[in-house]
Amino acid sequence: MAALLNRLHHISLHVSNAEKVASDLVSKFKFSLFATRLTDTSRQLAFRKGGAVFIVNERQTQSGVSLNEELRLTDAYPCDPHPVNVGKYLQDNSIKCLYDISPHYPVDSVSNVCFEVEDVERSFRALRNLGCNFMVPPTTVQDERGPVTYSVVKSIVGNVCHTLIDRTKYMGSFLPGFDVIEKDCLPEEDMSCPITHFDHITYVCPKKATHQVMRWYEKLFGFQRFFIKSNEDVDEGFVVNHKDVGLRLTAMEYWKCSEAGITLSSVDKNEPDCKFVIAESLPGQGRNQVDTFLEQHRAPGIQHIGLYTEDIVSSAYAMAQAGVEFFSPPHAYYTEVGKQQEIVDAGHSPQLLAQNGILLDTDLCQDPSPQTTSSEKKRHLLQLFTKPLFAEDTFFLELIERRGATGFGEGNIRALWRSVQAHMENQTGDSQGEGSHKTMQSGQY
Ligand SMILES: O=C(O)C(=O)Cc1ccc(O)cc1
Ligand SMILES: [Fe+2]
Repeated sequence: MAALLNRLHHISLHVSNAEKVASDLVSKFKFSLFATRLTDTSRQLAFRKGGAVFIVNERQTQSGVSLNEELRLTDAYPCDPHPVNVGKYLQDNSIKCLYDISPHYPVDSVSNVCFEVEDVERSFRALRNLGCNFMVPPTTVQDERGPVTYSVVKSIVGNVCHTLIDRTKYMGSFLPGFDVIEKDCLPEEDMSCPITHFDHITYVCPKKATHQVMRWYEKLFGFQRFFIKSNEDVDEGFVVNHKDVGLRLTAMEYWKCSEAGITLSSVDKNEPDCKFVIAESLPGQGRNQVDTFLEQHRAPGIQHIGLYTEDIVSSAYAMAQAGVEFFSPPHAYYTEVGKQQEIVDAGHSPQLLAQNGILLDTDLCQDPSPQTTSSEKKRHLLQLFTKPLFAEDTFFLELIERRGATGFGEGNIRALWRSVQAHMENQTGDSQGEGSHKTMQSGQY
C-alpha cells in the first residue's frame, strides 16, 4: 500500500548563502518572505508566491562544527521561543533543520519536496514495509496553535528527500517553530507576476534510470504516469532526438487521496497538481544540460521547477526588469516560416514574445468535439527559462503559461537545449553576449 498524498506543501532549498537566494527570490522573482525560523544553529526562511512555497535553508558547512559543539548547540534549542517536542528531536540529526534534514551536501541544491499526508504514522509504516529509508521517523512539533507531525524519507533520486507532513490539527497559518510575519506587515502582492502554483518539478537522472525512478514513485506514493505526447511510447517515453538534442522525458502525477474514493475535507480537488518530469540524456551526446547537471550537482536531483503564471508576458517583463536573466532563442526562432502566424493564432504578439524571449508551442487537440472551432483545436504552451540560480550550472526556474496544453513542447525543449548549450560553450570559450537575454548563434534553427 502506497502512502496517500494530499497535496504538495513546499519545496526546500539548501544553500550556503541564504541571504543571496532570499534576496533573489524577493527582489527578482517577486516572492514574499512570510515566515522565518532563526536560531543559533539554523536559518530557515519561507517564501510564497500564490500557492508556491519555498523554504530556503542555510546549509551548514561540514568543517568547523565539532560534535561537542553540535551537542551544545542542540542543548540550546529548547530556548527557541516556540516550545517543541524536543525529546524525539534529539534522537535524530535534524535538530538544525526543522521539517527537513541538515544535509552536508557539497553544493547548493533543491533537495526536499514536502507533501501533506493524512496520517504520518500510517505512511511511515507503509513505506517502511516497502523498504523505504527514513531519515527522520514520525516527529511531533507543537506550539500554542497545535501540533504538526512529520517524517522525512529518502527518495531513490540522488539527494532528494520527501518530508511527509500532517498539519490538519494545526490552527496556525504555517508551521510551528516558524515566526509568521503578520499579513499587515507584508509588502503588497506584486500583481505584475501572477504566479499561482508549482506546475512541475523536473528531475535529472542517469541514463537508463527513468524506469526505476518511475516504479519507485508509483509503488511508494501511487504516482501515475501521464503521456507528454499522446503518441508517446510506454517504454521509450517522450524522446527528443533531433540533431544536437538527445533527451528522454517521462512525466508522472500524484493522485490525491480524495480521488481514491476517500472524501477528505482537507483535500481540494480543484487545486492544481504539480507534475513530476524525469529527464535523462540519450547516449552519444556532446556536452549538454542534463549531463552537466549530473556533473556539477554531483548526483541526480532536481534540475528545474516550472512556476505557473497566468500572464507570462507580464511576468517575464517584470522579472527581467528586476534583473532575472533568461535564456532566449535567436530572433530567427520568431521569424521561422509559420511561427509568426502560430503566435498570432494563439492570441499573442510575435514582437512581445520575441522581446521577452518567450517560447510558444502548439499542440493539436486529439479528440475535439464536433462543436470545437478550428482555433479551439489548438492548445498552446508558453515557456521561458532562467539562467542557473546557483554558482554551479545546476538548478534553474521556468515560467510556464498553459493555454490548454498539458504536456511539454518539443520545439520549446529544442530551443531551450540549444540556448543552454550555447551558454555553456560561451562560458568555457569567449564571454560574448552577456546581458539579461543571452542568445545563441542565429542560423541554428
Ligand atoms: O520542457 C520542460 O519544461 C521540461 O521540463 C522538459 C525538460 C526537461 C529537462 C531538460 O533539460 C529540458 C526540458
Ligand atoms: Fe520544465
